[in-house]
Amino acid sequence: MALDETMTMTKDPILKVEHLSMRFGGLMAINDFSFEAARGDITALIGPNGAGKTTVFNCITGFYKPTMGMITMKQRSGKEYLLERLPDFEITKRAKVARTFQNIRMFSGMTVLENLLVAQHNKLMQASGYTVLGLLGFPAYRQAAKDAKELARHWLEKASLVDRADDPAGDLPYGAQRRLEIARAMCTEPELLCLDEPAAGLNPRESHALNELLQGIRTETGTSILLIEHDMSVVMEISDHVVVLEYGQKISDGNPDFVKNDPRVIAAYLGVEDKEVEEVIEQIEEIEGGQGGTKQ
Ligand SMILES: Nc1ncnc2c1ncn2[C@@H]1O[C@H](COP(=O)(O)OP(=O)(O)OP(=O)(O)O)[C@@H](O)[C@H]1O
Repeated sequence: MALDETMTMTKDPILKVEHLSMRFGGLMAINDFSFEAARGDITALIGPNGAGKTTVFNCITGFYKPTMGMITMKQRSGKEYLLERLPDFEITKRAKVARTFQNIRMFSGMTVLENLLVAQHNKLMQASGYTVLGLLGFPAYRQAAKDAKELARHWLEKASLVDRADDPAGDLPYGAQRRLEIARAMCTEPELLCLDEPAAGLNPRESHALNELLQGIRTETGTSILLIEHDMSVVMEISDHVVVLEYGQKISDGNPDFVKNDPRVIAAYLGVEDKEVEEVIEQIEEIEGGQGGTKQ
């Protein structure tokens, strides 16, 4: 495994995945996988089809309980949560991890604005004291409802969806639906936003709008982003840190330049057989005069 030691390990990690393993019957989909995502960074998890990326996401967001390993989420306040021990709704609500899915999931019959308000349901229920006080106009609830609308309006603007606020979400073009999903996740005010293939199916213009939205989220809110992505132009343009999985194991970890020049990554993406990897590495190293990093 190649590790870019220039990636500063002194950065404050928001997420630490340690020795994660996930077995499905006879298949070890993830095998002793560890990585850290730094606070405020955009971290990309990449790898060939079937490498285990979505499985890692599902373990982080509580859809799967890992066979082994520890996943620690450290909030800005210093409070730590062991995600593998929390049910998925607590991961969103308490640990403040939000996610989107490979296949867009939203309330397509509801308007765009309603989708953003529904995302804030937890907060509104809490303000109503989980009683009818909300319906009776309890002041705390009225304030929470006002704040929810403001937050929704904020993310409508950021996602360039203001003009479509009253349209059914299902009527939006594909790229706008992707942005709506992200806006909806941001309405839960996460500290860590996990995006499963946000650029899938987007045309170059939509891809550009997505990049701008994600970079805006990072710079304006400081939210850390973890994304799975196949579109290398998106990964290389916006990521601070890239982790590469192959057959459930980490094969490279570093900044985008380091990873894209890592012979093992090149070999994995070219679909070279395992036994040929070392040969390919030697050949590429000869051509490029060797690569930085540490082989383990
Ligand atoms: N619920 C499950 N039951 C059994 N096997 C599973 C399950 N989920 C994933 N797998 C298997 O685990 C391996 C990793 O799958 P995963 O979907 O995590 O890969 P991926 O890197 O996200 O792939 P892709 O890029 O194609 O989405 C695959 O061999 C897959 O068939």
